[in-house]
Amino acid sequence: MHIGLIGLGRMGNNMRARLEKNGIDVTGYDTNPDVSDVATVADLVAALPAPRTVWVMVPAGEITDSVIRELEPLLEKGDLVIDGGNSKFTEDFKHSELLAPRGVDFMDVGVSGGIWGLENGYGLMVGGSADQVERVMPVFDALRPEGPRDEGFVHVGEVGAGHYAKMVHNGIEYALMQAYAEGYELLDTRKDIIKDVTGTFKAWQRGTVVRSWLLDLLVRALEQDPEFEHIEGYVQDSGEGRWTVEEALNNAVPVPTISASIFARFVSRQEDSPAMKAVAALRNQFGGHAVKAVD
Ligand SMILES: NC(=O)c1ccc[n+]([C@@H]2O[C@H](COP(=O)([O-])OP(=O)(O)OC[C@H]3O[C@@H](n4cnc5c(N)ncnc54)[C@H](O)[C@@H]3O)[C@@H](O)[C@H]2O)c1
Ligand SMILES: O=C(O)[C@H](O)[C@@H](O)[C@H](O)[C@H](O)COP(=O)(O)O
Repeated sequence: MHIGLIGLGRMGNNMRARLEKNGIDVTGYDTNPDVSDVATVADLVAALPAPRTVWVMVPAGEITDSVIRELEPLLEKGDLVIDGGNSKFTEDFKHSELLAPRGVDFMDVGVSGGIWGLENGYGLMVGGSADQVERVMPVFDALRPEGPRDEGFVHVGEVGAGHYAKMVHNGIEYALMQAYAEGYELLDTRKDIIKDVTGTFKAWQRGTVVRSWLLDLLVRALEQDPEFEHIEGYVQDSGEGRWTVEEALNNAVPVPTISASIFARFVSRQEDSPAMKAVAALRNQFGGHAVKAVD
């Protein structure tokens, strides 16, 4: 099988390598000519056998949207566009409708595994028609981890379902990371009792209830920088956590832990908290309680 891949960054470049290693031919396009196989999107489309499969792996939002809009007039009936980026699931309905009049199919794939996917394989959550899923199964098999297919791949439902599943996956990811991080701070705060913080997490890697890949990665990070001296406590987010909470609100589903973890990231970006200034001021107003003055 031969597919096109647009976006050869941290994800796409490794995915190309894993696909090629597993027998899938890939023509890649990236705006960065150093990594691109062809000069334009049109060249990429021209290089592919019909029916064409083009996997888009660029930053979610405007860039993904512009790439799919650029592809639309170049493709033909029977071709397939796959969005493998972390797009909001509502974008999928829009893109599917954009391509449908030309008879071009659309599929959304939530991809997990980050920069480790080349080695470990990628967890895949797919939204789209059963016919197209079957047609591109060799691509999914090449990307997913070795082992039983249903432990690294799922056809979740129709268009949108793959990215919906990835959104929830990432909401869970936020909350799990936050729980490990809060545990880290508590252990680190009582170094008078806990003589080996890294060693404690390391020991949890086998046998315990809380062992996981995120725990393994935390141990790896602690071994590189035991006190996190070289990293600021400033955490970005690319949208998935917000969308998870948005969905929860729209459907009256309680997600207190996931919500707390996204708000913790917002707090991490504040030098000082306007809200806590207001709380301190109010305590002072009603009870005469002392405030800490700005130097
Ligand atoms: N990094 C991760 O851990 C991870 C994991 C799963 C999914 N994702 C998702 O995968 C997508 C790609 O992520 P990444 O980490 O590889 O990003 P990246 O920033 O490392 O790479 C993006 C690539 O897209 C290229 N690009 C930008 N605009 C383009 C355009 N108009 N046409 C062609 N190429 C263009 C860039 O030059 C770059 O090489 C994103 O949607 C991201 O959310 C990332
Ligand atoms: O499953 C994965 O491989 C990760 O979830 C991956 O998709 C990525 O690292 C997120 O984009 C980070 O998301 P935030 O920027 O929102 O933390």
